[in-house]
Amino acid sequence: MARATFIRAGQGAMGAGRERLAAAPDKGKDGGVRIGAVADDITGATDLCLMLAREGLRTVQVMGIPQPGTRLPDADAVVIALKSRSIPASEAVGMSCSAADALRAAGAEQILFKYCSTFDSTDQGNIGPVAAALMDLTGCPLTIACPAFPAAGRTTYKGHLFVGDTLLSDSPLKDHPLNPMRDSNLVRVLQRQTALPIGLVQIATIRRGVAALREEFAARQAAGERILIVDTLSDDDLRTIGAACEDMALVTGGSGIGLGLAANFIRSGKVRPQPIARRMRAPTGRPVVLAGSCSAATLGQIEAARSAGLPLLALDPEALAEGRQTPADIAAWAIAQPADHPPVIYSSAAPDTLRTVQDRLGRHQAGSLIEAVLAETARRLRDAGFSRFLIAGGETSGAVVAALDVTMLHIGPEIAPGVPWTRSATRPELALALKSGNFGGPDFFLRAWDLLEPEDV
Ligand SMILES: Nc1ncnc2c1ncn2[C@@H]1O[C@H](COP(=O)(O)OP(=O)(O)OP(=O)(O)O)[C@@H](O)[C@H]1O
Ligand SMILES: O=C(O)[C@@H](O)C(=O)CO
Repeated sequence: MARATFIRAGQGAMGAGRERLAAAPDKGKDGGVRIGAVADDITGATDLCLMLAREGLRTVQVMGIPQPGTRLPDADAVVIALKSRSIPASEAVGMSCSAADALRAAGAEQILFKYCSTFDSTDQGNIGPVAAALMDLTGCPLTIACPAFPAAGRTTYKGHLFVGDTLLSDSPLKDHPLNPMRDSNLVRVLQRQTALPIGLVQIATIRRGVAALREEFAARQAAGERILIVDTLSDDDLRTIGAACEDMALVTGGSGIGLGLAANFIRSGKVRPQPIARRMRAPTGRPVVLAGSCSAATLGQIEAARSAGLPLLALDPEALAEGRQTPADIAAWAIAQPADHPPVIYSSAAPDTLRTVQDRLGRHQAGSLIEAVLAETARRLRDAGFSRFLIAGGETSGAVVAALDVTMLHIGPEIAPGVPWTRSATRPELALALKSGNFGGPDFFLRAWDLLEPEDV
């Protein structure tokens, strides 16, 4: 199997300061990386890992672009988690291409670019520019954009993205702190991000089956279209789309399409499916919840924790900015709580409060400040013996996991669709649940712990 022995992880625009690795994918042999995924945030990566692991693939999550000389783990699927969703497009392109280079050098047969099931992005990117650069890198003339995750209520119909019964543009995502989604027409959204011609494949074509869909792809390619939004209403649609994409060097989408792609490798016999764990042994130590997501789901989970009597501490962004509330104070508060109740530390705020804070501190400045405070608090808590972390929000998780020096995650049991428990592969061992902002039911902060077993059982 080809192995990564040298990787330059340039951060600039495609081609600038980067050296391409030309290692050809090592197709067809036993073992080796089958699916190599580049995820634009850390909870999205974990979501995808769970999907691939549920389908039976031995899956590992790697944090950030591997250092030169790093050997990627031996697994059926390796998902590299970046924090590239809300950074300048040129930087996201450079990072994503470096990650894809590392995966291809490790033999990955197919590259999957994973972004949010709610297509989180702005007119500047980063989905369009990254997809275009990865198409170039993999020599892929036509790819799909399939954000749908029906199990979590994200579906696409006539090119419009729905969150449950609501159009994306009417959903709480319209008030997202970093990338408010105010247009549900994905053809329009993606076309604003790239010069590549965007097309739409409607549900009727998907339902005609794999062979018909492949013919449609060929016809669209001949007509000059380069990225196709694919309607998706169910897991069966994901399986049809996945099968039709079997030979695509690059696929883009949410975790849902991982289901269809994983099935290809099992059907071909290249992967022998493994069952996913139902429970996970967790290192001894105290639990804590750190929430930086302002999603409706997270706000509901905080209220459920309040009603259940968990100790709660709200962060005050202005006090943080002025140094009146510090990570040392916050960690001291958590340490002083009863050891058998997970304290909940949150910055999460409703849209009106959020807007007031952003007007005063700036949208990205406020976000970065809160992420930094939660990250430093987490580091202090780990040093004080906390070992079970439940973190809400993708950007937040990225900042916290970096501060905890976690570089690789093994995937454990599913807590809710899109959210597994994970265990760090580095010491000290930590149990981490990285929750996408919008995922999980109201009792998530209360029940997630039930899947953990003490180390010495
Ligand atoms: N009270 C607040 N005021 C301003 N910004 C905030 C506040 N609370 C959180 N934020 C910022 O909002 C952003 C939330 O993004 P994050 O990715 O963590 O959550 P999310 O978008 O809901 O989750 P996901 O990306 O998994 O869907 C972070 O940058 C966070 O620091
Ligand atoms: O696809 C999703 O909704 C999540 O995996 C995610 O990316 C949240 O940040």
